[in-house]
Amino acid sequence: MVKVVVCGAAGGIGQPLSLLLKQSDLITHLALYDVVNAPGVAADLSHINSKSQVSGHGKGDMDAALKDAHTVVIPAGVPRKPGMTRDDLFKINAGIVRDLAEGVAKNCPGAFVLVISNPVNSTVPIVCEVLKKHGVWDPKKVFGISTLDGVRSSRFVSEVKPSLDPKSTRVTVIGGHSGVTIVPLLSQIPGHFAKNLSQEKLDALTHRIQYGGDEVVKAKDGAGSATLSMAHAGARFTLTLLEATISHTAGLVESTYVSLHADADSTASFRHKTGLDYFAQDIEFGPEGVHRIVPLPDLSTYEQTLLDAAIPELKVNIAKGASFITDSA
Ligand SMILES: NC(=O)C1=CN([C@@H]2O[C@H](COP(=O)(O)OP(=O)(O)OC[C@H]3O[C@@H](n4cnc5c(N)ncnc54)[C@H](O)[C@@H]3O)[C@@H](O)[C@H]2O)C=CC1
Ligand SMILES: O=C([O-])CC(=O)C(=O)O
Repeated sequence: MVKVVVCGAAGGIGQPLSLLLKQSDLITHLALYDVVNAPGVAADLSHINSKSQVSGHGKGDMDAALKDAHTVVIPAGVPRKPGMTRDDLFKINAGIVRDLAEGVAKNCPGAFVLVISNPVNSTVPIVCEVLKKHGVWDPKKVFGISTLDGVRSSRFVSEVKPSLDPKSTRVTVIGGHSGVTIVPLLSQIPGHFAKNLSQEKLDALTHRIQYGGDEVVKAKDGAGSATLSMAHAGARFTLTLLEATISHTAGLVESTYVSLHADADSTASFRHKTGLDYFAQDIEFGPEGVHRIVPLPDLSTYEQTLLDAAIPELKVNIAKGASFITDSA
């Protein structure tokens, strides 16, 4: 049985994400959990003629939803309104994510946990600290989904240079998932893409990638943040993980925000140099989750400056998430 659980399944991301996951034959049981409307969304999706059985779980039914899950995807929580930062969501979302992680520790301690809820830079350390507290943490199995940064990068790069196909132009995005912590490695795009841009164009493109989320928040004007593009990104990430862990497809790579202890040896000097325990970087998937963290390529001087600016904010975000659990122990 391959049971995938979506927590927050009736929300703006949860519904289209669940729809995309319903298309996959790798999933045999799709469990939808939300504090509102989950049974209705589940009944609707359950009529689609694909392989998976669908179950809906409302408030008070979290344990049954999570029981024996292979993978748990978490888009539960509140989204931003104009004028807010992702960190402003911490107050509400930290507790929601903590409680779901407690549920994972109790009901499916070996599951892969994929965190979408913001602020991702802090919510991933929250999940890890909860699992650590219960003695069931495997750093190779907890991921912050920062895939949307790469999805946007591919699209925005193709708008600057239309001969680049947005589907096949992969952009590695390192750092974290908010503002200055989002560091796109445009120098890695073949054909000297970045070198051929003026500094002004490079600045504008980098800024657009770092603040792509704000573009959507502003356009939705109080009605939330990215949901459809996020569902696309979340489904892509989840299905890639399933390809690696169930079908054992080798060599699959995505940028994602993980504990650097997922590959402690290869990241030792980076951790020592930066003082960071969590970081978004390309990882190669394996049956165990993180097979390896791909070493950072040589950064351009510009990218090194962006990374230097990201590190202090990342440190604050990580400490805030981790201490939310450790200080209350
Ligand atoms: N990682 C990323 O790149 C992105 C992350 N996000 C984040 O995803 C989160 C969700 O965004 P939307 O779907 O737009 O919000 P939404 O408000 O439309 O949906 C959230 C859902 O979570 C549910 N929920 C709340 N508390 C819950 C709990 N304790 N257990 C289970 N479900 C619960 C709500 O009932 C609601 O259905 C936000 O924190 C947002 O900032 C959004 C876009 C991109
Ligand atoms: O901007 C937001 O609040 C939602 C998000 O993380 C994104 O769209 O990248």
